[in-house]
Amino acid sequence: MSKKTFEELFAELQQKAANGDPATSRTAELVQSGVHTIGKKVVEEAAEVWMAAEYESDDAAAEEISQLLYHLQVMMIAKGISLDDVYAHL
Ligand SMILES: N=c1c2ncn([C@@H]3O[C@H](COP(=O)(O)OP(=O)(O)OP(=O)(O)O)[C@@H](O)[C@H]3O)c2ncn1[C@@H]1O[C@H](COP(=O)(O)O)[C@@H](O)[C@H]1O
Repeated sequence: MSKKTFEELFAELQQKAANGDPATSRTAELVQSGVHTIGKKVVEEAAEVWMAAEYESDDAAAEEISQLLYHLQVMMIAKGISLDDVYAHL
């Protein structure tokens, strides 16, 4: 299992969005597709978090939560929203 922090993933995804090949990087592909496509993935993953939390194991829920966090970060990058922009509201 790979381990990285929220901040480390965000830095990696910024690099992928800037320099990644959409043919090999899911992040570059999603950012190129745009906010509408990313938004649909955010909603899909949010629903999967809910279903897993209610009906599946904690490990399955954690995996779905990681996928939601990934797609939220991709949305932030597509919109040019920084971690500090979000942290300012926490
Ligand atoms: N953490 C993630 C991550 N979480 C989720 N996903 C993507 O989200 C998908 C999970 O959603 P689904 O189960 O809905 O998959 P799916 O139905 O096949 O997706 P669709 O193509 O149908 O939209 C995975 O198949 C990945 O494509 C991720 N893709 C990449 N990362 C990390 O992001 C970094 C950069 O990745 P690349 O941009 O691909 O190089 C690496 O560290 C990766 O580990």
